[in-house]
Amino acid sequence: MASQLPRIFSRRFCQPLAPLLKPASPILRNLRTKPAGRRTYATGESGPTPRPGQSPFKVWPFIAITLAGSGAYILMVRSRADMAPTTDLLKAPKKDTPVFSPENVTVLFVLGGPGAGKGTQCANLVRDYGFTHLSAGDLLRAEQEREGSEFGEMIKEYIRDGKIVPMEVTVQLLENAMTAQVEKDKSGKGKFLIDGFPRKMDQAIKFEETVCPSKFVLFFDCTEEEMQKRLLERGKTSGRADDNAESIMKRFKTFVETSMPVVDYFEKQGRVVKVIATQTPEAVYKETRGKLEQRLGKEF
Ligand SMILES: Nc1ncnc2c1ncn2[C@@H]1O[C@H](COP(=O)(O)OP(=O)(O)OP(=O)(O)O)[C@@H](O)[C@H]1O
Ligand SMILES: O=c1ccn([C@@H]2O[C@H](COP(=O)(O)O)[C@@H](O)[C@H]2O)c(=O)[nH]1
Repeated sequence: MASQLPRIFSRRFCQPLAPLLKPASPILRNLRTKPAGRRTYATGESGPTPRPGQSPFKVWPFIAITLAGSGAYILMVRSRADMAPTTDLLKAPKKDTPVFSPENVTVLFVLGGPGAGKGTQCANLVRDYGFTHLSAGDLLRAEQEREGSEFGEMIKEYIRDGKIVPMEVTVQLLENAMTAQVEKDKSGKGKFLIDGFPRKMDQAIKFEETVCPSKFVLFFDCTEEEMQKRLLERGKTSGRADDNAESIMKRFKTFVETSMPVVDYFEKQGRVVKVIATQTPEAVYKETRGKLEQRLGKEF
């Protein structure tokens, strides 16, 4: 099956992605059973004529086959008692350690509501501190546009409705992008701003367990009123399918219900650096730098 999935899902995410495949997938199509054809004899004859009072169907062979089949099935199930249940086939194999060690790779998650100014501030940090900026939304949009992507249509719908794309897709896209960057850097090290991620608890846990533990969350705190104003303004030129009033409302709802619990989770662990994002871009950046230097030291 791995060979039939897109290249981005080369490794351990192949199995959990199976349920995401649309029914039209050739993989699933091949598994559909053919409709039972009407059976005829090779000669075209319809078989011996039953005598009067005799049923045209012989039931005993069917009963015998059913009993034998049931018995074989019970034996098979018993012999599998100590094996993993078949549903486990859909779960990712558990990984013992993340792909990247936090000693070599620094990850800062960047969160905030839609339009809080995450991308704007990440660009400043890239310029001044040499971070690599990976926006989960950008990676998803690129995957959506990639020719032949099995997930293009699904991603499109999720983004338009402001919903969170199933984590396997996003985590794998991030891992791929990080790997490419770390391999490019001769030192084997990396400094990443992971923007707009994790937006859901399952993503946070999966990423830290399998890709890399993050140092903390840089959280841009902004009012809905201000974010809505910014997004509607951006929507005039961005060409984004979700920068319209209807999608913006859905994105706000998802943010409050699904993404804020992630911020609260990291907050409880003392792993959130909060910046007031309603100010001018310059003032937001000044506060960001100050708080990051405090947390990471001047040389971060
Ligand atoms: N502090 C600010 N004050 C006013 N406008 C801002 C500020 N920061 C960013 N903007 C503008 O608001 C819009 C959204 O900013 P940005 O794209 O950085 O937000 P974002 O949090 O990355 O959004 P999304 O989550 O939708 O990707 C942009 O048009 C940007 O120029
Ligand atoms: O982890 C993620 C991140 C994003 N999405 C989807 O993408 C859009 C746009 O994200 P931006 O950060 O605003 O560019 C978001 O509304 C989600 O639909 C996601 O599913 N998972």
